[in-house]
Amino acid sequence: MAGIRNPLTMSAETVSKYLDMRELIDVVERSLGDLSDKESSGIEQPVRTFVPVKKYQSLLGVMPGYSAKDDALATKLVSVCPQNAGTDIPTHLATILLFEPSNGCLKAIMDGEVITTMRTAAASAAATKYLARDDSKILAIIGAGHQARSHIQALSLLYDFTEVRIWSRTKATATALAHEFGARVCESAEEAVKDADIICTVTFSATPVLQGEWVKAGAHVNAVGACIASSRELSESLTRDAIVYVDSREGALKESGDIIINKAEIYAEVGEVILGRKEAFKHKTTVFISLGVAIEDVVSAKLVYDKYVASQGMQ
Ligand SMILES: NC(=O)C1=CN([C@@H]2O[C@H](COP(=O)(O)OP(=O)(O)OC[C@H]3O[C@@H](n4cnc5c(N)ncnc54)[C@H](OP(=O)(O)O)[C@@H]3O)[C@@H](O)[C@H]2O)C=CC1
Ligand SMILES: O=C([O-])C1=[NH+]CCC1
Repeated sequence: MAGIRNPLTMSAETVSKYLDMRELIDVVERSLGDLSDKESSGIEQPVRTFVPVKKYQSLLGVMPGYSAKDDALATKLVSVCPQNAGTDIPTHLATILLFEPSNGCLKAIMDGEVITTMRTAAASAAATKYLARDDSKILAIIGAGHQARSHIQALSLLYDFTEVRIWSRTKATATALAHEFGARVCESAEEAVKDADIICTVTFSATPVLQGEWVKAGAHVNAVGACIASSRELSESLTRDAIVYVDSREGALKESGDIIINKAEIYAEVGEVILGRKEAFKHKTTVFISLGVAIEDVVSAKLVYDKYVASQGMQ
C-alpha cells in the first residue's frame, strides 16, 4: 500500500483519466455548501497564503484544507506566472499533496494543474446552476486561456446554448479557442456580452474588462480571474447594481479586488444558497466572484485518489 515511504506519484495524464466534469460539478458544489457550514461539516480551511515574487511578477500560493466528511487532508501549492503566457509552460502550475489524516502520512503527490483548471469551472458551473436563469441561451467568455476552455466545457453540460461568444485581448487566441467549440469571435468585450445570459470573465487583467452598462438585466456573471486585492475584472457599477455572491466571504474580503477596490457588498457565499439559507435571485443580475478555495482541491484530489486506488484493486 502507498504510504509515507512510497507515496503515489500521479502525473497530469493519470489525474485526467479519473476526472469527469459532471461528477466534479456535484462534488465541488457539495464542498462549497460544506464550506458555508463549517460547524457541522467540520471543514478546516484557513485563507490561503500567496507569496509574491515581485522580480517575476509571480505568486506562490499555499492552500491547505481538511474535509471531515471526506476525511481528506491536502494542500495545494500553486505557482501563478503570467509571464509564461505564450511559452510552453502554463501560467498556472500546481502540485497537490494528499495526506492520510489519521497519521499524517503522505499518500499521494499529484499534479494539480488539471484539477485547478477543471474544479474552478466546476465551481462556476455549480454557482451558475443556482444563480442563472434556467433558459439561458447565450454564453459570453472574456479571455481565451485554460479557464475559458474549461468554463465552456462545464457550462455546456448544463445549458443548451444557441450561441457561445468569445472575446480576448489577442484575437488569435480567441479565434483558436472559438474554432474548438464552433463559437463566435467578437471584436470587443461589449459586443461579446450584449444580451448574453451567462458571462464569464477569465483573464489576468488587473483592471475591469466588464462594464455594468453592457450587461443585460437578469444576466449572471462568473468573475474568475481577479484573485488578488489589487486586481479587478468588474466595473464598480456592475458590483454595485448586481447581487454579489462569493465562494468564501473570508477569502474575498482579503483577496478580491472586485470586492475591496469596488467597495462591493457581499450578499452571500454561494454555499449558503446551495444550503438553502440565502436566496438565489435567478431573475436579477447576479455576480459570482470566484477566488478559488482549497476545499475544492481537497475533495477533487480525494476523488481522483479513491478512483485510482479502486481501479488498481488497492486498499
Ligand atoms: N478563481 C479561481 O479559482 C481561479 C482563477 N484563476 C485565474 O483565472 C485567470 C485565467 O487563468 P488561465 O485561463 O489559467 O490563464 P491563461 O494564461 O491560460 O489565460 C489567461 C487569459 O487572460 C488573458 N489576459 C492576460 N493578461 C490580460 C490582460 N492584462 N488583460 C486582458 N486579458 C488578459 C489572456 O489573453 P490573450 O491570450 O488573448 O492575450 C488569456 O486569454 C487568471 O487570472 C487566473 O489566476 C486560475 C485558476 C483558479
Ligand atoms: O484557486 C486557485 O488555485 C487559484 N486562484 C487564483 C490562482 C490560482
